[in-house]
Amino acid sequence: MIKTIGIIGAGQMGCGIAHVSAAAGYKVQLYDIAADRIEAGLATINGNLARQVSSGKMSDEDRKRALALIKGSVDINDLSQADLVIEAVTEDETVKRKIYGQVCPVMKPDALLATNTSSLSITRLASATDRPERFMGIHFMNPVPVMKLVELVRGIATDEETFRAAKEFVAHLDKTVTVAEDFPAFIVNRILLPMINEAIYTLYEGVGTVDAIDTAMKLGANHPMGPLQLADFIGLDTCLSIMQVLHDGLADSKYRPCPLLVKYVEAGWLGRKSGRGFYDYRGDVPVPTR
Ligand SMILES: CC(=O)CC(=O)SCCNC(=O)CCNC(=O)[C@H](O)C(C)(C)COP(=O)(O)OP(=O)(O)OC[C@H]1O[C@@H](n2cnc3c(N)ncnc32)[C@H](O)[C@@H]1OP(=O)(O)O
Ligand SMILES: NC(=O)C1=CN([C@@H]2O[C@H](COP(=O)(O)OP(=O)(O)OC[C@H]3O[C@@H](n4cnc5c(N)ncnc54)[C@H](OP(=O)(O)O)[C@@H]3O)[C@@H](O)[C@H]2O)C=CC1
Repeated sequence: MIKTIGIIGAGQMGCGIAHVSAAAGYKVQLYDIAADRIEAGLATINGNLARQVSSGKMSDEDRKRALALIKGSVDINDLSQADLVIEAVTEDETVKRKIYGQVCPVMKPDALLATNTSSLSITRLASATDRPERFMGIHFMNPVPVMKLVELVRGIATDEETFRAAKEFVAHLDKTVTVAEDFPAFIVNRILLPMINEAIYTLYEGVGTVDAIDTAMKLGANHPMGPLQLADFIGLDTCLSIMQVLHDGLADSKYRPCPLLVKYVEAGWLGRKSGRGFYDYRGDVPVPTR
């Protein structure tokens, strides 16, 4: 029976997962290496819960109850009571493997471990844990409190009991499950990221400006955000990592990351989270950088 959720990484996804888990009544232990990340993360969660209160989706009592269920920590030993640990650190296989080496000895032997990876092989990540049969992908979408979908991905060793528990957990969050096989970037990102990468090529080749490309896709294809705005929202480092996984994993040149995406990441222009990407967010309104 899952009662306590451990979350590794207090970035945008870790905080979103903490938010929806606590709102559904789970106890949440949110871990990050940096204390300021935890502090900022808890403030973001509170802000997003407050938005749900002001739009009438949640009572203020429930906001307070949810917030009280979340404990932040920079000590990995605090994950020892979790029944399910969800890893949501940077999309980098080396970083994730290192974390599994640290968290597995701390976890209860029968606890489940999941990754929120956007693209990496679940089977390969599982091999860096002491519990491949109790390891799988639980892939939330951003922003977690709003998006209804969660992709579930089994590795070669994931057992049925783990899959069933993950499905029940997601249903309890009032989200819809889709099952994807363990192929690079699964379903959503296999389709979405090449579209975003193509939008960046469209910018790189001078076919349109940032504003023209985003307006075209918002008004011409009814997308809620333009592809460059969405890239900034996801994080350009994450977008690049996903394209690299697609390119390496499927060995097809159609997945070649756009050199302009590489350049933005090399500049540290990672999108909304770093204050600048295809838009500059440092003023009152976002301003296109091209
Ligand atoms: C990379 C991966 O591995 C996979 C992925 O996640 S790919 C990315 C998938 N996500 C998308 O494609 C998102 C596309 N964008 C959208 O759907 C919409 O623009 C959006 C839902 C994000 C915002 O919608 P909007 O109508 O412009 O904004 P707005 O009216 O201000 O907000 C609608 C609701 O979203 C919530 N919201 C908006 N941004 C939010 C955020 N960053 N965090 C939490 N909640 C947020 C608001 O609280 C609001 O709910 P309330 O009415 O209860 O307050
Ligand atoms: N962004 C998106 O739209 C989506 C992302 N994902 C996936 O979710 C995961 C997280 O992405 P996202 O939240 O956007 O990324 P962020 O960059 O917002 O957050 C990552 C967090 O992990 C922390 N971190 C890095 N290394 C460690 C470590 N060794 N121990 C503990 N914490 C660590 C980072 O801290 P610091 O900054 O100090 O390094 C940061 O707080 C990735 O796997 C990504 O692919 C899945 C769905 C959607």
